[in-house]
Amino acid sequence: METIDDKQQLESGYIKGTLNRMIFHNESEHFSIASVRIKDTNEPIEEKDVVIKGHFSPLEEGESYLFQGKIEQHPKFGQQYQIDFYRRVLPESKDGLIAYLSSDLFQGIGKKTAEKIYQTLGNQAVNSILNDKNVLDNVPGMKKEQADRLYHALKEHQGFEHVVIHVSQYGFGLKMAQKIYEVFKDESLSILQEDPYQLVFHVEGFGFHRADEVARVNQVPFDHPTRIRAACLYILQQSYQTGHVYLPTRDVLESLDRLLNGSQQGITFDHLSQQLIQMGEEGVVRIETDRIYLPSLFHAENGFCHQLDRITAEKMDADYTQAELLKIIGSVEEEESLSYGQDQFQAIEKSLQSKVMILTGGPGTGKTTVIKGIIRAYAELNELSLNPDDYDQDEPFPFILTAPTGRAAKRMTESTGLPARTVHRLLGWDGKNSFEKNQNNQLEGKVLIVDEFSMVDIWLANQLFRAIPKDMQVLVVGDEDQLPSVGPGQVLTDMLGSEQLPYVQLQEVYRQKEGSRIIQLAHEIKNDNCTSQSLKKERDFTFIDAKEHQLVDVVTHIVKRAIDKGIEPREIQVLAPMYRTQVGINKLNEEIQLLVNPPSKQKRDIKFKELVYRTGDKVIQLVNQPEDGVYNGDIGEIVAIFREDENVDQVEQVVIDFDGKEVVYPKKDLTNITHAYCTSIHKSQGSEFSIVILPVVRSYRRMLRKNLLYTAITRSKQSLIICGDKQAFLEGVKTEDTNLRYTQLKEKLMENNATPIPDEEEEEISPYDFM
Ligand SMILES: Nc1ncnc2c1ncn2[C@@H]1O[C@H](COP(=O)(O)OP(=O)(O)OP(=O)(O)O)[C@@H](O)[C@H]1O
Repeated sequence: METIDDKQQLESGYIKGTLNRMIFHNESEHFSIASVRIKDTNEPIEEKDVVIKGHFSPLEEGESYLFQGKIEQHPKFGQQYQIDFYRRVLPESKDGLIAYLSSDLFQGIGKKTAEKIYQTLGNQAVNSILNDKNVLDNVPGMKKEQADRLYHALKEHQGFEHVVIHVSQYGFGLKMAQKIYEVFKDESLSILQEDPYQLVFHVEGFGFHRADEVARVNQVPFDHPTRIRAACLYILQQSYQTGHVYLPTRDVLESLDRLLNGSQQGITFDHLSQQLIQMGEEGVVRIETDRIYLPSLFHAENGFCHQLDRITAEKMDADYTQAELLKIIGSVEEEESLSYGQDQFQAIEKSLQSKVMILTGGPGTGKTTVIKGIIRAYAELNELSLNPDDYDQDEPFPFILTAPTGRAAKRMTESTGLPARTVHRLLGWDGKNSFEKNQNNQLEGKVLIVDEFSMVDIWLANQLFRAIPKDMQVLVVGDEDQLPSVGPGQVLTDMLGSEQLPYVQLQEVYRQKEGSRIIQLAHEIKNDNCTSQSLKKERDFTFIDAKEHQLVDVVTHIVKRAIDKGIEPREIQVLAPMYRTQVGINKLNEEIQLLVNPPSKQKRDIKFKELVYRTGDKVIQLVNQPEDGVYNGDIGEIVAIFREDENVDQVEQVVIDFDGKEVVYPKKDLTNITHAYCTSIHKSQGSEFSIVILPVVRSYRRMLRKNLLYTAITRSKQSLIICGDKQAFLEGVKTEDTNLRYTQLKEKLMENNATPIPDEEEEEISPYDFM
């Protein structure tokens, strides 16, 4: 009873056999290992039994299956079969089929009925029923109820395998088949055939273009409503990845037209608009005048305005007199042995009197000094101890210090001597879609200080502010000249632009007095007066002229020299704006690795995709992994590599040390990291390094912008080396970032007219629904 599918399968390598036993199954990864007794194979396997492994659900012992894949040699366990397709082998003879249908698997079907089914539907009976249950109407004497029960039992029994067979026609692997089946079960195939666009909404990793391909095969009409919806979702998702919170209706319609209407097909603007309106009515998107939002972003933007309103509407508990403030700030100055500048003094004073205040300033203007001053002054005014050990669960420590990245939080701890955490950790993010802290379970404490706020996107801002109790004082600290957040919005810029909240901009540079060219250069860039004079060599700054073809050599040699001088590799950071050019991040990483951590007999390595990871390599985390306490942008070092036969999980593993915390990565999770000898400037936000090496050449021109270069150079603490083309640098720092972000936050704050969000609705939308 071979089907066309079988013939196709059998042209390549296959094993037919009976399952002896399941050896291992990992639920979340859909990964299994099993032992199979071979009945028939065209593979060069001598043994009677073979171990198979791959992405499949637990199979039934004693049942027959067809597997397709390839032989692999495991260093410890020997020969194994890595499968990329399998299906149950249906009984192949009349007797086998009758025995199968009349078995205990199918209640209410006796031998006689099974025979009738065979007589009516032939040896393709099972496939025919699964394709269309109405064929059972032709079986004489078959009752409707009986037919229904048989159909459902068969589906349950065969469903997944049936889906796998058909899904493989579209070129998807087992893992995608499993994901589709998990969501749609029995309906998987009919949905793929009739409305594959639904997968875009419900199956992670299934994009619009893939759905379009499946739809073309199945001749789904080009103006199918779900196609328009999926395209709209796709366009909005693409837009938030470039920082937009919403898109103007016209932009959405034009993008839809481009995406859906290829060269000839004609879905009219009118039809598209009708669909958009309907999506708005159903809440699939949110429409606000001429703006179209993903629901989660709509909730975040409006929700954040309401949260700010809620917190600022509450009157302050304490009302300090001017004399009291003067006295206390004066005594803090004495304790700290410094005299605050006028704007610093004002910042401390204003912050103590405000529910929410914004403090901004470039490097070395004293933001950290002011934070420390506020904490001390607040503690003295309220007679609070600054020793966290004096507090417990009933009376928690009154100061909450937080920042969006692990490194920035660590710096806060170092500079204040007080505990600080990342915002995600503070809010108890579960790594998927929920936060332990929210409006029903708010933060406990009296003063919240959030540093590096320019990096906070609108989702996280809303989530954080929901968790702030109304009587807490909030200080938002950031540098508005840095790059905006990677995620959607420009919350700090919009809050400042609205002029609705008290803020102090620190102008005077203090660190400059210690003779820092880096800080001066930063301020010259900020104030648009950077010239070739600004690039003259000084103690902490060098510009090395280098042509494009010399650049990789020059950069690697500077790194090598620094290491030879005894500087820790993790304190030397090369920053570049692009990945894939001849002088891009990938190439620089490759060359620097070769120079500072070359292959050696003493060091193990592991190949993953195009990269080789080696013990001693400096690596960067690319995603948040809260279950292990590592976050996007954290930098670590590979301290060990284990082979499959050296650990209980029997997979290759890499151990990475992040500032004393060791995290184990099974090989497949190496997608979460990359080399970090050179990182992107975007990824370096929130971090500082002793030495920054910044290549700047003409071929980066598309990326060279004032805020990008400003962010890069302000990452260096002791020494900055720029190499490349002076003219490209000077042009770059004069080029404003014109990549406008669509956000309505500033206007909503100014006009105080954010759309109300019912509490229960807000609960339903996870900020990470669409990430
Ligand atoms: N009023 C002051 N008098 C003397 N020194 C000061 C004063 N304010 C700040 N400084 C010193 O200037 C240096 C920079 O200050 P601080 O670290 O607070 O700035 P920052 O804005 O946080 O800088 P960055 O953003 O670069 O970390 C520190 O060494 C600090 O002690």
